[in-house]
Amino acid sequence: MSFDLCFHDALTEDVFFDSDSGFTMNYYGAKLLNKKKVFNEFRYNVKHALEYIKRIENGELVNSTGVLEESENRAVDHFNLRMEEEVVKGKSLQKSIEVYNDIQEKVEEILSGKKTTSKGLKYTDIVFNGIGGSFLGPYMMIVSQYGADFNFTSNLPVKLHFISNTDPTSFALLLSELKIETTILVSISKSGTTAETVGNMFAFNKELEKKNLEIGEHNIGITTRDSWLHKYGLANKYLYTFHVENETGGRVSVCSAVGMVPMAFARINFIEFIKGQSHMDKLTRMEDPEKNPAMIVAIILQKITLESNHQNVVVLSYTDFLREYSHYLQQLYCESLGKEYDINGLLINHGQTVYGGVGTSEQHSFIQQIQKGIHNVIARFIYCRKRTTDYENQKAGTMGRQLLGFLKGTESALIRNNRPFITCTVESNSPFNMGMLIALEERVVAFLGAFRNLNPFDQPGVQDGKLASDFFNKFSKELIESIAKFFADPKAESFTGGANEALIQFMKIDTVQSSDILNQQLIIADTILSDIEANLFVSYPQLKDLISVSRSFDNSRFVYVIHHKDQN
Ligand SMILES: O=P(O)(O)OC[C@H]1O[C@H](O)[C@H](O)[C@@H](O)[C@@H]1O
Repeated sequence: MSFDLCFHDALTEDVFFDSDSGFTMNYYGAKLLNKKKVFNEFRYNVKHALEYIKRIENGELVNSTGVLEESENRAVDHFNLRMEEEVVKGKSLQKSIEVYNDIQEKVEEILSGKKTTSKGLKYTDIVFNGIGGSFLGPYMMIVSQYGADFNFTSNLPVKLHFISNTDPTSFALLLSELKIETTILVSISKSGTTAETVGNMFAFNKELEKKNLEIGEHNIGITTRDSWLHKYGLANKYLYTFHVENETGGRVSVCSAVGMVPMAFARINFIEFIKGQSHMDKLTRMEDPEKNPAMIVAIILQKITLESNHQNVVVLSYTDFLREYSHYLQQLYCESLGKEYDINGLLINHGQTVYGGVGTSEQHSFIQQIQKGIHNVIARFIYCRKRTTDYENQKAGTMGRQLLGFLKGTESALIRNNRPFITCTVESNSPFNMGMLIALEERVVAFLGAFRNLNPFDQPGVQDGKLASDFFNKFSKELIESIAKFFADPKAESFTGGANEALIQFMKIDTVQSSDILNQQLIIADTILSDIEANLFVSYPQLKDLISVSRSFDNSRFVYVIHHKDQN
């Protein structure tokens, strides 16, 4: 296909436009040479996917699979939370706005200084503590409105911070940046038990205790009713605990209290955001696939994935304000579509990888591979049509036009190199348009779940990782206790050996017969011995006054020497 012909077809046919919002989607780069034929091929899929959405929006228990022990058996409510009609009792756009108004009122009392600490101090810092869906949406929204330096640019009466990992170095840095006496930690966890989030909350609360501060007046929780976090918050008199519904999946929870509270603190217009979602949901209920932007994207992704195994989606936003958008979509797509089994329990090992960043920056990294390397990617571009400012630029006239030139140049190069892409253009990065963009992708993912006969609403693999780290934590604690017990005796003999000898010596484990469990225990023992050697004084209060440790590499394995301190 020649370059000109493609553009000619494109501008007459392959464009979706919503005149109410100005949202435009060009899919001339997706090479649907005979669109009518393709849409016709998909007519049963389209029907099935739309019925699936109806079942979801009617509150049916769609989050279930044939693998019974993995099945969550619950309804999925994020579309209902912004639906004008109240199809499922208690869930509608109006109800969500009421919930938000209550949250906003409480948050404004904190921001305005009406609500202070018991010592009469005004709160100065808000730390959002959450991971996965309890982080990505709120963070993306705040960056989308104020940029990455939001504390310098937003002009809010408080500083906003995020912790979303269990990293002691960044935690220390965070503590050094704020005055804990006037800080509120907002712990966001739908389940209320996520190890990273709960661990960070405990660490923060210990710091409060060290300063004799009341835990309650420095904490807010966002979680499901009756979760562990809810009960802990009640017992410790947290300022507030706001609720997420059990039916709201973590990765789509930005339309619930998970997004409401951070947006209220950031004074971002949540109501406009959720109305944007609601508007896109309306567009993506359209039965005619040509009038349904999510169906167009889903059909293109499905067709390209099936026909040429393009399993990767690369998302490039041509505005720095959307730098977190690809991370957000990464969780949405990968957790939803990365599945071992289909809905009937049949092994499929399926997935759709998403990664990306901002254009033009990423044009200087992985775009080379996309243009010239393996044919395994469909590109998704996002562009904001209106600028609020601009600067003169020699090459393109202005800086803004240069950015546009780079987007269009990359599109043309992809066409020349026969690489598929879709471009979505919004008028601006307003909360309404952000809501539209997110809702579009949530619908695409649900349609793809229907096309691919898999449940896009569960995440059993993440559970595997959680269980494995629970095993690691439990066994390593036992090992450390045994080492402490062994060296509690000042006459204890020195230890020399690797993981194998450590299991025999300290855990009395018979290491002769190899097994999966033994292999895991060996890996844990080596990891922990290495960690003790590296961090004895930082992370092992129970060992630091008892032992000294050294490590060497001998015969393809690490060997550790542990002495009692008194025997050095
Ligand atoms: O909100 P939480 O219960 O703490 O969960 C946080 C995250 O945990 C896991 O990674 C789940 O797979 C995600 O979907 C979820 O968003």
